[in-house]
Amino acid sequence: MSAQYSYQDVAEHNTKKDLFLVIHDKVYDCTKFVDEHPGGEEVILDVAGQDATEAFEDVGHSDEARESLIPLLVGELKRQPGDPVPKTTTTNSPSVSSSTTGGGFGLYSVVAIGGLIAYFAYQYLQAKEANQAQAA
Ligand code: HEM
Repeated sequence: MSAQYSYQDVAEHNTKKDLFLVIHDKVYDCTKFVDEHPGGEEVILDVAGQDATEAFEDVGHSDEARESLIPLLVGELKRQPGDPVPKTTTTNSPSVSSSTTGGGFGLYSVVAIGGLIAYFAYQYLQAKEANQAQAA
């Protein structure tokens, strides 16, 4: 029962009493949710009837927030040429810096890469020397 909506269809539902929005090309009916939104109703009303992917992702919503989208789903967006496209297509939340996980890995990779460079430099010099010996 996956209904298809054009961007125009979604744009018609742009009031607090009838509110659709698009996130990652899925259409959500947020009419009931707008009052419950922990981030306030203003921000939802700002993107009513529009593609809210960028706004949604910029906030870095939790997995719980993503799950609360599921019951609101009403269909899919059928994008047509000329329709607005969200700037962000990432679904990942900002990655946690590896330095917070101990910092050992960073050092390890520097040593490993340094070792590789030294190895190839050595091979290169050996080959060059062999060439020179041959030429002489
Ligand atoms: C139907 C779509 C949305 C759902 C289900 C949703 C859900 C949630 C939930 C559960 C939270 C609590 C914090 C968390 O768990 O991440 C939250 C916070 C928030 N949301 Fe949304 N949200 C939606 C759309 C939006 C949009 C379009 C914006 C636009 C900017 C927005 C802005 C915010 C802000 C500013 C907060 C507060 C963050 C904080 O106080 O740390 N949300 N939202």
